[in-house]
Amino acid sequence: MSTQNNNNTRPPATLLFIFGGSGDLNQRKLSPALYNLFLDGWMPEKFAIVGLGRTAYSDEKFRKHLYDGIQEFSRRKGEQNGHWKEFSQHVGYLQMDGEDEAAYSKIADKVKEVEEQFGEHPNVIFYLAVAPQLVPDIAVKLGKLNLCKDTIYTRIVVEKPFGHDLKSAHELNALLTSMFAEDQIYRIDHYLGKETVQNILALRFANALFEPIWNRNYIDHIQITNAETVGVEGRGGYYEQSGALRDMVQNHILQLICMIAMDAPVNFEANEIRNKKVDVLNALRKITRDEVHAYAVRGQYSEGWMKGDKVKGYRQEEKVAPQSPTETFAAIKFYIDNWRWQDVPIYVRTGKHLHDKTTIITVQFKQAPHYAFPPEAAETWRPNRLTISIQPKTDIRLRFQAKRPGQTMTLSPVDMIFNYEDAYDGHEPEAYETLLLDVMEGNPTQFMRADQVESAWKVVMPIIEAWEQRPPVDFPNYSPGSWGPEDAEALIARDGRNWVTLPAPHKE
Ligand SMILES: NC(=O)C1=CN([C@@H]2O[C@H](COP(=O)(O)OP(=O)(O)OC[C@H]3O[C@@H](n4cnc5c(N)ncnc54)[C@H](OP(=O)(O)O)[C@@H]3O)[C@@H](O)[C@H]2O)C=CC1
Ligand SMILES: O=C1O[C@H](COP(=O)(O)O)[C@@H](O)[C@H](O)[C@H]1O
Repeated sequence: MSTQNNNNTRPPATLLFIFGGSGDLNQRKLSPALYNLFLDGWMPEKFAIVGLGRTAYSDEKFRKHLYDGIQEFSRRKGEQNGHWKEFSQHVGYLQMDGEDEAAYSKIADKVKEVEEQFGEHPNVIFYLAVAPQLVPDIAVKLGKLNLCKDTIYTRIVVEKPFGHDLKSAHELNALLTSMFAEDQIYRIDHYLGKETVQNILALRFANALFEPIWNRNYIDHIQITNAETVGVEGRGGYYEQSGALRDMVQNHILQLICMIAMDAPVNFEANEIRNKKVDVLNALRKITRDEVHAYAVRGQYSEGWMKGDKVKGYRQEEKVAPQSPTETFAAIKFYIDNWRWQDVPIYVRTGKHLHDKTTIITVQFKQAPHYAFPPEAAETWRPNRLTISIQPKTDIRLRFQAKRPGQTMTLSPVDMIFNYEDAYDGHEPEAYETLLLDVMEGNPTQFMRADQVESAWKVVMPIIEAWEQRPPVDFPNYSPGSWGPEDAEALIARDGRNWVTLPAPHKE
């Protein structure tokens, strides 16, 4: 698959300010993404990128810092025949404290300077890659700049987590929308930029095959496993305030559920897609605090071994309290109370230091209604299953029954596999490439609208509150390298089902 821009359309002239320019996200994800867009011919003809932060960097030192990030984290490294040199000429740094209102005049000056250099007014994008506590303050100060009132040219990108709970998310929305029009606000969830996630819409709505059976009449249950092998990796300060529910479920996992469960959009307009997704969020059953134990399981990793290496327990991680109640694992059974999905459970689990790095969505169909084959074939008679591997594997597998070659009617389950690597040449773009390009082009389809974020918080709030009310008594309760606590197995086993792990091809 080619990431090259072959159709010669580029976003309009752009000036991108990155608050948190000196931070991890910019070095690891944003700058590599911008450089890849540049290499592939997607950056605007005229663009400037300005990193902001309190750290004292010269332009040169800042570029070197980004270059190091590209060397370490990007899918394409280094100079690339002089392209880095060319790209880096578009990059600069402004040392400023985001809390110092007077310093914002530097931004206004920079806009004027770039405007003169470009000979036109560029789109001005403020990317807030800073800790969530800083976002309101920076947004208010930006909002006071005249240029932010320009709803056509100016946009603000807000990283996750968006708020800490429903109340703070609501307040942040109120604040942002008092400064900016909704169209100017891009609430980012990087899962929505993943190719394999975007492909769910293509799979479901560009094919006539699946939609007629995509409902409670044919689907037994759905499950999502989002497992990471990494621990909190020095992010203890952030993670202590977050935990798996806020870090992964409230945003990424609920968005995956939306993609899998939404109704067909009438068109591909941003608000149409968002409306269909918000319908799913609003229909997700709000369990009461007292019911939480029956629907949700939490876990925290102990010290142990991961593939031969000794790893710390969560409570021994930097900036983590010795008796921390923070969950590094969550498994939840959701229901969507609507016509399409009534009584179809959606099991999700996510966690750190698990057995494998994998995100897969499994759609388990019901057994065929009548079995007409010889009794001996019944043992291998399996219902159909569609497995969408989001990462790191990128494929879709449809399991169905086949007749095993031979003189007897013996059934065996086989997989029909669509694999990105085999189907397309080259690399797929990283999520941040896709989403940054969307922001520059002014396409908010894959970004969260205010009501979507709040609806998502409403779904997880009872669980958050119940867990805060009743601190865990058994933490740590799973070993690194496992699939999480035993209770997570019980959550699904109680319903006579089991978690699907890696979709290994069926070979008999
Ligand atoms: N890192 C990642 O992979 C991901 C991060 N995110 C989100 O991105 C955001 C940033 O995360 P991350 O980059 O990891 O965090 P870091 O701690 O690495 O970076 C924080 C940035 O904020 C800047 N900053 C802090 N205080 C001020 C201030 N008063 N004025 C101006 N700048 C300030 C720091 O710059 P300086 O110290 O120079 O002032 C630094 O550049 C968070 O919301 C996080 O949740 C989301 C997904 C993934
Ligand atoms: O947003 C986050 O996502 C990462 C996982 O992202 P992925 O693209 O590698 O699946 C997670 O590690 C992090 O804790 C969380 O903040």
